[in-house]
Amino acid sequence: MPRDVIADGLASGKWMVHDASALAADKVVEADVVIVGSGAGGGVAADILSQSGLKVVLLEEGGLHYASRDFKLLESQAYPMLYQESAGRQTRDKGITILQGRTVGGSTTVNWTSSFRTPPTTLAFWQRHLGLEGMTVEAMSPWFGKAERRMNVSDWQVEPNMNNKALMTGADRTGIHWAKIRRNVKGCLNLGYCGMGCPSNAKQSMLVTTIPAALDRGAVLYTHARAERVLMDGEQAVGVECLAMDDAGLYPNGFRLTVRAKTVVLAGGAINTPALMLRSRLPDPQGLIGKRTFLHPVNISGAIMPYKVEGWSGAPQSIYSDHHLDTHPVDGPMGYKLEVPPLHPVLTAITMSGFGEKHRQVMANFDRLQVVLALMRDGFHEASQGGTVGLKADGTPLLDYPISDYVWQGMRHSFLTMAELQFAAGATRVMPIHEDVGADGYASWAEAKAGILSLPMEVLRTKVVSAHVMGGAAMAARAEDGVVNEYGRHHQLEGLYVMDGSVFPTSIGANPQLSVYAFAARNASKLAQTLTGRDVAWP
Ligand SMILES: Cc1cc2nc3c(=O)[nH]c(=O)nc-3n(C[C@H](O)[C@H](O)[C@H](O)COP(=O)(O)OP(=O)(O)OC[C@H]3O[C@@H](n4cnc5c(N)ncnc54)[C@H](O)[C@@H]3O)c2cc1C
Repeated sequence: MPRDVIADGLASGKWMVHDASALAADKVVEADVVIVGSGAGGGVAADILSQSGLKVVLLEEGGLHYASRDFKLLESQAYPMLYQESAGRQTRDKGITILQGRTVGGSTTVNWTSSFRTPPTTLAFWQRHLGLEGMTVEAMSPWFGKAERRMNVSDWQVEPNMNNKALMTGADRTGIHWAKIRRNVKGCLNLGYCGMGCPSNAKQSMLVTTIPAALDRGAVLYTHARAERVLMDGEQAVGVECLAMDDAGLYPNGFRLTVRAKTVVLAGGAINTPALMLRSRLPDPQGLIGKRTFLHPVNISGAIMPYKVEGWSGAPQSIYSDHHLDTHPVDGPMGYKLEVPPLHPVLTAITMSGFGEKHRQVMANFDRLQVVLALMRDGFHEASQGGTVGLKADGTPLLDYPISDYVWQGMRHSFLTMAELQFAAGATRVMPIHEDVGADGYASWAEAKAGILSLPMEVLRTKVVSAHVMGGAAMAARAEDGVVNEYGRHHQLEGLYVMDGSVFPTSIGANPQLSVYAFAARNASKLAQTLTGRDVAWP
């Protein structure tokens, strides 16, 4: 078993990790740089800025959990402990359920390890429409390469599990191309429980890579510290004020932690970073904060196979198909990526449609259930403007994401693709996850085709989920078009930077973690150079 870097680091007595839930009085601390959020963006920024010799304070609203000791492969434990809103975050109309991490390491602690570079078509769109001319494939390649080395992104040599294999077989038999997914793991035991926190420290999340490295260099981490607002002095950011949370991370414990720093990096993830900006009443002359938040909205197709699938076991995602991205121009009819999800009983049960007898019948076949996902590439077409982050009465975020007809048409198209593919892979029944589809689903491709073409594609009837949240504080060359510039620097406020998934001006069109790592690395390196006058050799 690999060593537990977090447990060892804490036991060394050298790390400065403080649990704000234990505060019994308000506290003020000083730093060169304060970073809000310890996920993909915050972890990479902390690694690079601490390496450049700056005094870094990292704030995380979730808790710190050791990997191999505390992750018990239990959904009942993982969702409340490791996810925003106990994995039940939803859009305003409750039409989309959103998974995001809320723990040290952020979503990287619970993600499924699929690693893709930002597609060239996405970079080209940003160059064309947002004036981000430096974002060519050639200019970005070194940053992807660095992030891949740091997070050990590599080919996955192990046989795909049966869930992924069905996607591969179905794609072959229906004549669409597929490929293998690269993963950021080292010594992976192929268990299939990535979403509950890796129990063997094999996943190269921020929890075991950048955050321990930053702590070794003297960075300070406060857990259970929810950044409430950015502090400003005129047009200069001067720090962050946090609410100390209780040890479940649910309610403020009554005390405040203030970090005074001339440089503030926001990395709370899309939805939460724009919400913090709104709470802080940051300058926003064009009213862009929170707008154009993207989700890769996902619709789902279940199938009953004549063999055991056991989708809870093995690397969750190892095969994908980009056929319906590559054959759709970015601003043409909605394109989508095909993947499969890990299948665990609680998440599966709450995702399947129906209740009572219908639901019981679906779950009775759990071990033979195969599931394909279609991820819509939102944000490229004028009929796909994404959602808007607002604030609830208590100041916490709420995303309004109306699903346009254009997006619904992409979902209907993908229901057809997934059903055809699943029958081709041997399914005896296919069930698009939709309230109007009966417990038996469809028994043949011909029946499925007729049924899907007449399904009402409507919110709360079609199940829609997401684990990819992007945008809401978009980068653009001109202040008129974006919240931050191409290096994540706020267009109006001095000293304020955004380095997380919220800077993306459209969705990525691929699983976003590697894009977040690469852009955060590029931007944090630039910031380190600006603040210290020296280049950082990272990784
Ligand atoms: C279940 C799941 C599976 C996924 N699988 C994949 C995958 O296989 N491949 C892939 O590429 N992507 C995957 N993703 C998405 C990927 O992990 C995210 O896109 C990426 O981590 C986003 O990085 P980020 O820095 O924007 O935010 P996050 O990594 O989410 O980090 C944000 C952090 O900030 C903290 N925070 C938020 N607000 C505050 C505040 N006010 N004060 C203090 N702290 C705050 C949060 O608690 C969190 O820890 C998955 C996500 C999930 C949830």
